[in-house]
Amino acid sequence: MSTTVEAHRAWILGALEPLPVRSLPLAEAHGRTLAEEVRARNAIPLWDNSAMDGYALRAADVAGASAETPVELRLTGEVPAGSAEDPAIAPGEAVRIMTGAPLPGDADAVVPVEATQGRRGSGWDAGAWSDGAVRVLRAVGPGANVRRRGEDTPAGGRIAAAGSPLPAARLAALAAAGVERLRVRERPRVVVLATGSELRGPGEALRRGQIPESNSLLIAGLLRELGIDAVEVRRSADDAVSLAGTLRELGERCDAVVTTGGVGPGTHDVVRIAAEQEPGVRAVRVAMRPGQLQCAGRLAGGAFLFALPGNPVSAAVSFELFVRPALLAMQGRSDTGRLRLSARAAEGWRGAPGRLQVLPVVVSQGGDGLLCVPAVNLRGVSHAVGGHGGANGYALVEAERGDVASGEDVPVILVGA
Ligand SMILES: Nc1nc2c(c(=O)[nH]1)N[C@H]1C(S)=C(S)[C@@H](COP(=O)(O)OP(=O)(O)OC[C@H]3O[C@@H](n4cnc5c(N)ncnc54)[C@H](O)[C@@H]3O)O[C@H]1N2
Ligand code: MOO
Repeated sequence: MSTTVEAHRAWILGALEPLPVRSLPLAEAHGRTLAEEVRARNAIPLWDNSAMDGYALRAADVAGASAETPVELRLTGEVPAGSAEDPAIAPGEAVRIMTGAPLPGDADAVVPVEATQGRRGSGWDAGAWSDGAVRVLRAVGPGANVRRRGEDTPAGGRIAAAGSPLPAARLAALAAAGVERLRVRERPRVVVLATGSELRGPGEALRRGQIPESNSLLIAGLLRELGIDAVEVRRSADDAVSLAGTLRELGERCDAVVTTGGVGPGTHDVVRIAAEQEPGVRAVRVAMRPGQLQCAGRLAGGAFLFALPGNPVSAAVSFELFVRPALLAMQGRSDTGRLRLSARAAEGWRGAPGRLQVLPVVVSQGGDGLLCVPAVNLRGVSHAVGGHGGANGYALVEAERGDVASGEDVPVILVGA
């Protein structure tokens, strides 16, 4: 059966079940997906406070202040950050205040210390802290250098919707809003299985026909970039009988199995042969290059199988287009795609007529926008594991577009850290 990238991805997403929800303290929720809408418990900021180290005062008192006509105010106290004090400030008075400290109720503005003179012995020093009295050299309006209660986020305001990711910045926002725990989706338990009798581990001697195994590192690393530590990373030889048993066993004790290799039409392509015994799994030819041979679906034991082609670039592209969105969707993520940017091809390349070409590229910042160049030898993209290692993105060339000429704009997605 042949299909398009969109149709195969839609089939996968339609067949997935969301993972269970659990409640976690903020500090343990980094990288997960929110399963609830969260509103601010408290306003940000919590109360009107000073944006500067300086003096809290009544703006009307310094309406006529300038360097030539300084206004002298009597100092009655100090409010450092963390202070609960609310000192009274009568007309003609000011208090020292530090950044983040609550603005006294009688004050309506803050003058930064740089716009004042402090008393030093018998004279006045620009920018020096004063006791007793301060000279203000600049007029400020009401509200100047004051951060208003709730001006960033009001109490009860929405901080994040269900399905949102939880990167560091959002966790910081939730902490600032007084949130302590979150309902999030479980992370999927994923097993990685690299198949192929030719594959050897690190340090193992290679005789003719054998190659260093690289897909398990690739897939485990791509999982980690999604915040998922693979529960197990295995290698197996090409044996259809033992592989069928392995899939049965893994299907019952994890949420997803990602295999590489063995999905072709060859006599030793054992993943396809084993997967044919699984009624929930389907093998398709997808109109993309590389990565056209795809096999995915639910194993009898419950886990979702992603059987990716063995060619290393095909495996990486398949992970990006199908596995990544699926693992995010299992966690309830509302937006599982990547931002598509536009980059100018700094050199042209041959397209893949009739298929979506997903070409590993190096994207860089040019003078007037992004540039991209192929990261791999176009003679053989699917196995170009060496060149792929230098790519930081993929160019997406639509099936009907044909070749890409130097200087043309192409959509790209950025991948990796
Ligand atoms: N008659 C046909 N032959 C092939 C077709 C086809 O349509 N008809 N499709 C080609 C395409 S496209 C792909 S992709 C592969 C399908 O590959 P398999 O999934 O069966 O993968 P293998 O044959 O096991 O390996 C392909 C290639 O990749 C190397 N490999 C595999 N696993 C690893 C690993 N873990 N680390 C490093 N390298 C790995 C393997 O040695 C092979 O060179 O079939 C084409 N043929
Ligand atoms: O399925 Mo292959 O991945 O096009 O190289």
